[in-house]
Amino acid sequence: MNILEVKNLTKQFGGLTATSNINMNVEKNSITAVIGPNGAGKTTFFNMITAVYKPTSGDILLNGKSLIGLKPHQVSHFGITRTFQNIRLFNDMTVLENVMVGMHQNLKAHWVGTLLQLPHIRKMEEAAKVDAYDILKYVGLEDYVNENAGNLAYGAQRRLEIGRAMAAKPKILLLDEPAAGMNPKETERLTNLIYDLRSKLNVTIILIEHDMKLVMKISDFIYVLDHGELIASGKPDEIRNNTRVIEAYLGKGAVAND
Ligand SMILES: Nc1ncnc2c1ncn2[C@@H]1O[C@H](COP(=O)(O)OP(=O)(O)OP(=O)(O)O)[C@@H](O)[C@H]1O
Repeated sequence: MNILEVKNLTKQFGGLTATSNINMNVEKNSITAVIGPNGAGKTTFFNMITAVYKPTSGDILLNGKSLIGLKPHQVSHFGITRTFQNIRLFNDMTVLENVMVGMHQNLKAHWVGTLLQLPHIRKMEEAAKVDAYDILKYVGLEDYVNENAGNLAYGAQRRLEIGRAMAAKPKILLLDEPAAGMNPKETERLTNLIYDLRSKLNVTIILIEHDMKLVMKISDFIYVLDHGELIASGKPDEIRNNTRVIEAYLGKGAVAND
């Protein structure tokens, strides 16, 4: 069953077509990768799914319902959250607080109640803390709960970003280059985490990634963009051996083999 359907999605910036008539089907509970050279339109595609950009034309359906016209916070409320290419943590807040920020949409606390420290609000905040702690255990940061996010090692900061995105309890998690800048050990840990999110927490994952070893290892399905066009789609083995993909991307320095 498809959780997300993208139909003829086009985005133009003035005279530049960043994505052109993209069609995609993302199966529920799958790991789907979107790959392609720099400037191919991958981040623009994520920005349209999360309503940061309004498509010039085309449609995006979540469980059959169009997301077009919604605001970013509404898309998040319907179950799609993301991480960004560049780390965007609150460095001076603790690890726990960073995750709790990601929960805000699920916390219905009114500011008056918060100011007055009403007992039911306090209870809700305590429960949120417990949830946040569980998430931190999941991403392997339970020993750093009270550490400032800015003091974490690079790989740990990236995992915290994923934890914060998970705090919104998404149906679909979009990861924009999660392995960028990671060393092999950090990448391996990230790979296992992405696997677990899918298989244990039933989240559908869509990731943009240049690390082809990771992509080929964990993806169920891969879409390839080049100059805004969808040039191929298929299972990892099909993509690895696709002549057009090799010419446009894999042959130009991307590492496709283990
Ligand atoms: N806000 C914008 N205004 C104008 N042009 C834009 C804007 N955002 C993206 N573009 C252009 O759209 C094209 C696609 O960019 P995009 O960032 O989506 O590519 P990408 O595949 O994510 O690249 P990378 O792998 O380098 O992140 C590029 O030519 C880019 O310059």
